[in-house]
Amino acid sequence: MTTMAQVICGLARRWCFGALGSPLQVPCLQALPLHLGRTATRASQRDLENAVHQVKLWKKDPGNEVKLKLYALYKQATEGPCNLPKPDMMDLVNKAKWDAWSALGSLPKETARENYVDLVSSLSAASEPPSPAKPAADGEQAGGDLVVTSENHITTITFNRPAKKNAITTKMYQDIMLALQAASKDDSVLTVLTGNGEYYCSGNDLTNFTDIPPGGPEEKARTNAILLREFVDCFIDFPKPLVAVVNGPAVGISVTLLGLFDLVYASDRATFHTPFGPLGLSPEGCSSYTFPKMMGPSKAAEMLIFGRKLTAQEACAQGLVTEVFPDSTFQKEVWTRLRAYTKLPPNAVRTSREVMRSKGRERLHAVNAEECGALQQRWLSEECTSAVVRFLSRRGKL
Ligand SMILES: CCCCC/C=C/C(=O)SCCNC(=O)CCNC(=O)[C@H](O)C(C)(C)COP(=O)(O)OP(=O)(O)OC[C@H]1O[C@@H](n2cnc3c(N)ncnc32)[C@H](O)[C@@H]1OP(=O)(O)O
Repeated sequence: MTTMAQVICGLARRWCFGALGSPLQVPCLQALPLHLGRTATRASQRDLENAVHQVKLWKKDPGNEVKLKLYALYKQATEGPCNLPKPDMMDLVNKAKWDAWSALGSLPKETARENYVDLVSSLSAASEPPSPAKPAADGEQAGGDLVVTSENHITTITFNRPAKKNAITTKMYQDIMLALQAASKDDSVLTVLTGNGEYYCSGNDLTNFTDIPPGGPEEKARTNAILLREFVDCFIDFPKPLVAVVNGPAVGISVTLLGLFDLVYASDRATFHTPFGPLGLSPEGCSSYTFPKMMGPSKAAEMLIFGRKLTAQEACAQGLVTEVFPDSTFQKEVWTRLRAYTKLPPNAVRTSREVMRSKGRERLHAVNAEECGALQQRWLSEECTSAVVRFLSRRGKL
């Protein structure tokens, strides 16, 4: 019997999106004949199993909402109503799963089974057989704003908003956290962040600031600070080697976070820019600590206070980048190297990393908390508000 944990883990692999993943391995299901076009009005157990198999063939990530719906219906169909204790609110994935399942109340098992099969049937019509995910060309929007693939023991999280230079939306912060949580438990040895298209990432999506809740800007600044702190904490605590494949220019938080990565490979087209001064902001991603440590206080000040943009070669000379590759051979050389690294004994890799990281972790959490506190104030400042308004109005967004 296939458990839902296995199904979800299968989804995570197939859709390349680990948000609802589980630490369990998925043994490949036997090839099952498909009965999705069933004629009977009630779905049988066999129909359910076939639908589960069909889901594993989906190429496109149907999004968290659908995945949660499928999870909930499957649990209801196989176990009945949810009677598990409510997970802690910080346990994002399990809380979302629990909420979805509990919302089905006392829906009968047979109805849940039927709903699951119908939902898969309607969504399958639009999906194609699987093929290895590869970054889409600029302008294409394959797989949503974030694409997560897991292949050859490498989990890759790709910023996929090329038309917006891969700026990070609020939802993307949340999805990246979920993807990291899943990657920490999957069978990958390395976790890679990269960008689709011309840019690696243009940092925080500045339109995030326009969505003011009923509690006003103070409330917005408070929730942003919480989100940012949780987001950066996920990188501090991530248990496996983190690799940035910087395919093009990087801005803001996509640069500051690099101080928490183990390897940063950059194309010679990449640049590294933290325009906090012009934006009326202050550093985040623990860069106020990692950058001076890595490049010395004055070079760090030039970047973080005065917003000097570095070329890839300069960033490499400062220790922010591990190695720079010609853009024409960048992808080939980097991925060949990463695949070779996955052949190393995984436990030795993890142990070495842990002994290198464990000493500084507590300090990083304290730095993260301090930076988020400072930013919460900055976001409410006139300097920051005017800078965001300038950016948005220049682009006709106000
Ligand atoms: C809650 C967590 C908070 C975390 C704190 C994080 C802080 C940071 O990350 S600070 C850094 C924020 N980022 C920026 O300041 C960059 C802003 N963008 C730019 O300066 C430029 O867009 C560019 C240099 C990245 C690219 O310039 P250019 O080649 O001229 O392209 P366009 O400006 O025309 O951009 C195309 C398209 O993309 C939109 N866009 C680009 N970056 C962002 C962004 N960060 N936020 C929102 N939108 C962005 C731009 O508006 C254009 O959109 P359309 O006009 O609709 O085509």
